[in-house]
Amino acid sequence: MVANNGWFASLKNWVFNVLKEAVSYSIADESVRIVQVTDPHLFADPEAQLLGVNTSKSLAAVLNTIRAVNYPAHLMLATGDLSQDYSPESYRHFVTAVAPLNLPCHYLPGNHDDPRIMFLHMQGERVFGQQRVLIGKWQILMLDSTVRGKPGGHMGESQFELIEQAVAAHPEHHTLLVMHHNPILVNCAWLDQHCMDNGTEFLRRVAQYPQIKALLWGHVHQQLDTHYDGPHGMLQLMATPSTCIQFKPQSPYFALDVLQPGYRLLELKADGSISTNVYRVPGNLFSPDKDSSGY
Ligand SMILES: Nc1ncnc2c1ncn2[C@@H]1O[C@@H]2COP(=O)(O)O[C@H]2[C@H]1O
Ligand SMILES: [Fe+2]
Repeated sequence: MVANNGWFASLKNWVFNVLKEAVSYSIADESVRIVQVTDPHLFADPEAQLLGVNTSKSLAAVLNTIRAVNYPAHLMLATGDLSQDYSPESYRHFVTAVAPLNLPCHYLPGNHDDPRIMFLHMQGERVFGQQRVLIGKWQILMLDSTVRGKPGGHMGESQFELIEQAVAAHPEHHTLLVMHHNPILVNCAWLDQHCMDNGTEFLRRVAQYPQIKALLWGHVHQQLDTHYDGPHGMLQLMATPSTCIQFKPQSPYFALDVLQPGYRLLELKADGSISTNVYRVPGNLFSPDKDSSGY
């Protein structure tokens, strides 16, 4: 028993240290270009639907749209809820689906993910669960805002420590913080009960670092582009539509939107500013069950 515990503790320690290691890229361009996909909610069964949308097909449609625009991206970021059923197959499906884009893919967990199953099955030559990415003049921190067994989020002290250490290690880099949960409310009461519960404190603390320029998340299945006024200037705040069902903005009760699945492109510039846009799958192929009251 004791030996087992020792073995398990060392394995956990090893995984934790691997996750803390930085992945570095050297690029010739001044700007860093990123594709973000979020909340695909995949199942083991590729025919399965979430509220009337086949999530495997909607992810494929988003990825086809991305390929068609030929955006010269350096990286893909996948910001959680990759699975809807916690299955190993759902994670393997995600890796297979994004492979043709031929981009390194950095992922973090959402409330519908099991971080251990995710880490074990998100295997690919260019698929990374590491929390720190150095690229061009930027540092990207992939934070874990999940709370085991809960739909809402919390930013734990270990994540604040990671930010502190990463910024101290590369004070000359601009920093982008990436996470699953929203640190600000989106004005949908039913959804805001599942926000990052210490979001106000999180924003106040991260705004103390002049290096931190922007925050990017998923979870809310809708677009949001706003900012936070900090002591060192404006922090850009960005939420991105899901690659499957969309939540209706400003709705107090659970309601789905008719908008199509989407994704976000970002250009992180050498001066610390960011240009970004959300795009959606063209047409009207995906229509969720409008009468559903949740999942
Ligand atoms: N009707 C509902 N009321 C409150 N929460 C819900 C409802 N339906 C789903 N949820 C949860 O709210 C979460 C918001 O986005 P997620 O994709 O994390 O998954 C959703 C569910 O876990
Ligand atoms: Fe989600």
